[in-house]
Amino acid sequence: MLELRSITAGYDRSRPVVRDVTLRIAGGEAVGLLGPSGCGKSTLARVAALLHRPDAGTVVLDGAPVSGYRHRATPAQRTAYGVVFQQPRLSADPRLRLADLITEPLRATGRRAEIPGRLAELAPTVGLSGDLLSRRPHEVSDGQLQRACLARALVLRPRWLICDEMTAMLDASTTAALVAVVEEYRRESGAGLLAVGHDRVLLERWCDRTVGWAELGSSGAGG
Ligand SMILES: Nc1ncnc2c1ncn2[C@@H]1O[C@H](COP(=O)(O)OP(=O)(O)OP(=O)(O)O)[C@@H](O)[C@H]1O
Repeated sequence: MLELRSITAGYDRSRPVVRDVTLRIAGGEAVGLLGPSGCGKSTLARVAALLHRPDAGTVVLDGAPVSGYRHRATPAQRTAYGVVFQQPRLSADPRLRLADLITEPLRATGRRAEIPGRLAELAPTVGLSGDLLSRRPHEVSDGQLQRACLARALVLRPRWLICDEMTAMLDASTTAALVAVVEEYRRESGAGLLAVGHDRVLLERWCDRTVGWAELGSSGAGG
């Protein structure tokens, strides 16, 4: 279970963008979070992924309250998550070849021995051929880079996936391919999912349950 309990968060304590929001996702469940641009969905997703410390409230991850965020999160809690953001170019180190980008979490956690095996499994899963794996981000399309970012999110076999507008910049066929990769991973691993977006049709087709921002108990006016 991933529980967000009474979360208040933002960038200025006097004007929180997320106000007293509670959301529970059962193990293995896929929840879609819908809302208009700027309401605070990404901020909440970052709190859920332990990337942003809330001003108030608690994240409880598989029964354990989270006490630290970002680099202060415990390694076990940090690696429980795979996160994919909207803009792959902002979340990919431009110096890294795609193969190194995908396997970077294995290097960061001292699991170098797993690199060849995981790369050989994941590259075809996300539809990246050998030639693309040796290119750097500026040599591939947004869709190809997002495929690599999804592979990176899966490389440590996370129990939770946070997809923040993962497909917003992609065409319909790449969107369908990446959603299928996430769903296949969830079927095989039992991972839970929080998928943030503003495309109701996509989220309702993708997720077990879709919640609207207004239902979360946040005034969420974005300022
Ligand atoms: N790093 C930041 N510093 C200051 N304000 C920010 C920062 N990131 C987001 N905001 C502000 O917080 C509010 C909520 O932003 P957030 O990105 O969480 O919304 P969102 O619902 O995900 O929007 P979108 O769908 O456009 O991504 C917005 O008013 C935004 O301008």
